[in-house]
Amino acid sequence: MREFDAIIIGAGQAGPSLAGRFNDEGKKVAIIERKHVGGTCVNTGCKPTKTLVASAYAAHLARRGAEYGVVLDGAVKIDMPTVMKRSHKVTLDSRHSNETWLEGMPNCTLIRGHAQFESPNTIRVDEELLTAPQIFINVGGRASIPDFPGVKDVPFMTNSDIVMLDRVPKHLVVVGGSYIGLEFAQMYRRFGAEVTIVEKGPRLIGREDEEISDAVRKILEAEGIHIRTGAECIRFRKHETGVAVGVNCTEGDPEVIGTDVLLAVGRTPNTRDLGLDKAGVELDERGYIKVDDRLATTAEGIWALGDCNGKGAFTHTAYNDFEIVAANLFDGEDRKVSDRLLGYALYIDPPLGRVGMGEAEAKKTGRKILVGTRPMTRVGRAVEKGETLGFMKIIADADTKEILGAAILGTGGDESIHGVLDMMNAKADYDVLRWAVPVHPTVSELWPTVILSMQPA
Ligand SMILES: Cc1cc2nc3c(=O)[nH]c(=O)nc-3n(C[C@H](O)[C@H](O)[C@H](O)COP(=O)(O)OP(=O)(O)OC[C@H]3O[C@@H](n4cnc5c(N)ncnc54)[C@H](O)[C@@H]3O)c2cc1C
Ligand SMILES: NC(=O)c1ccc[n+]([C@@H]2O[C@H](COP(=O)([O-])OP(=O)(O)OC[C@H]3O[C@@H](n4cnc5c(N)ncnc54)[C@H](O)[C@@H]3O)[C@@H](O)[C@H]2O)c1
Repeated sequence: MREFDAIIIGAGQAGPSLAGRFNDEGKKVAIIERKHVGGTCVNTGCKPTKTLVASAYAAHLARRGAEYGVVLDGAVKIDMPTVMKRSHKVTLDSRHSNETWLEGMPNCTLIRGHAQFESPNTIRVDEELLTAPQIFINVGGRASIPDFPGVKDVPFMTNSDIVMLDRVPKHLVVVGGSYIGLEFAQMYRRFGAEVTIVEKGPRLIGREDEEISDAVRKILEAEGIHIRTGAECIRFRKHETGVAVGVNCTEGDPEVIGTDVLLAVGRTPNTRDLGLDKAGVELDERGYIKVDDRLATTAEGIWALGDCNGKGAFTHTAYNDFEIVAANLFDGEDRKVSDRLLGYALYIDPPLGRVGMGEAEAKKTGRKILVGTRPMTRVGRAVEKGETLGFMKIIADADTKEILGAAILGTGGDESIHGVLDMMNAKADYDVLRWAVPVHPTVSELWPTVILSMQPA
C-alpha cells in the first residue's frame, strides 16, 4: 500500500491547486483523476463554451459590420470545423499545462483511474491501495438526465457532447433555460441554427429578478430564437426529421420538431460511486456531500471541495474552496464558506454580471431598500461601441447604506460587476462607490450615477 500525507480525488478546479500547496509545504500528495485533468471547466465547461461564445460574437459583429462602416463582400459564413478546432486548442492547451504542472511537482503523484474509498483513510484505484491521514474529495458533477418520457428512445446531447460537435444543427432544441441552455442557444443561433429553448418554469433564468428574465428573453427573441416557457409536458419521440419534443399539453403547439436536442437541466454530483459509506461520509438528499462551514465532511480527516459539496456551482467557488481549506490547514486562518460573497456571470451577449441579492430577495429580508437603474442606451461607452442592450441596477439598504446587490446586463457586464463586488467585499457603503472617480469612458464609470439615481422600492 502506497502511503501519502494527503490524497485528492479529482483534478478539477480545487484539487490541483491544493496538490500544489501540499507539494510546496514539502508534503507527499497523490491526486487521482479518472478522465481529463482540468475537470468540467477546462474540458466540457467554461473553457470550450467561452471560446465558442467568442466565435459566435465574431459572427454576430461581422453580420453587423455595415453599421460600423465595415463592408464585407458576401454573406458571413461559419466554418464549424475551424470554430471547433480553435475551441479544442484552448481546452487542450489548458489541460496539458495543468498536467505538466502536476507531473512536474517533486512531491506530487498524478494517478490515473477511478478512486473509491475502502476505509476512511484508504483509497482503491483499480488494483492499487493508497493511504493518507487526510483525504480531499473534488469529484464535481455531470449533466442531469431526468427521466423524461421517451428520452431513452431519442438521440440527445449534453454539454459534453455539444462541445465536440463540428456541424451546425438545422434546428437545435435546447431543454433548460438557464446558464448552460442560454449560452449554447445564442451561440448556435449565431452559428446559423434555428433554435428553440424549452423551459418548464414560467420564465428564463428563474433565479433572477423578473425584469432580468424579461430583458434576456427579448434579447434572445430579437435574434430569432424561439422560446417556450411554462413547458409542463416535456417528452420525446422519434420523428422523421429528428426528434419531436413535447412542450405544452394545454396551450400553443404541443410539440417542437428539431433535428438535434441539447439537455441543459442542471447537474448531478459524482458522489454515488465513491464508496462513501465505507468512509462514513454522508450525503444530503440531493446527493451532495454534507460539509460544515470549513468544508469538513461528516468523517474525520475528509474534506469535500467544489461542485460535489453543493455550496457552489462555479469554477471560482471551487477555487475558493481550495483557498479556504489551504488557509485553514497551513496558514493558521479561520476561513469559512459563509464569508463568501457570491458573484457570477451569464455569458450570453451582452453578458449578465451579478453579485449579492436581487431586488425580490432584498425585499424579502424586510429591509427598507433603495434601487437605482440605468439603461445601457444611457451609458456612453455602450453607445460608442454600438452595444446598448440591457441595463445596470444596484440595490442598497436605505438605513445602513450597505450595498446589497447589483446586476448588469450589458456590454462588459462580466467585468464591470467587479466594481461593485469589490466594494461589497471591502464592506464599503454606497457613499464610497458614489465618490469613486472611475475612468472615462467605461461602463463602470456609471455606477456612481446609478447610486445617485436610487429611489425607495
Ligand atoms: C457548459 C458549462 C459551462 C460552464 N461555464 C462556467 C463559467 O463560465 N464560469 C464558471 O464559474 N463556471 C462554469 N461552469 C461550472 C464549472 O465548470 C464547475 O463549477 C467547475 O468545473 C467545478 O469544479 P470542480 O473542481 O468542483 O469539479 P470538476 O471540474 O467537475 O472536476 C471534478 C473532476 O473529478 C474527476 N472525478 C470524479 N469522480 C472521480 C473518481 N471517483 N475518481 C477520480 N476522479 C474523479 C472528474 O473526472 C473531474 O475531472 C460551467 C459548467 C458547464 C457544464
Ligand atoms: N456562466 C457560468 O458561470 C455558467 C455557465 C454554465 C453553467 N454554469 C454552472 O452549471 C450549472 C448547471 O447549469 P444548468 O443551466 O444546466 O442548470 P441550472 O440548474 O442553472 O438550470 C436548470 C434549468 O433547467 C430547468 N429544469 C430543471 N429540471 C428540469 C426538468 N426536470 N424538466 C425541465 N426543465 C428542468 C430549470 O427550470 C432551470 O431553468 C449551474 O448551476 C452553473 O453554476 C455556470
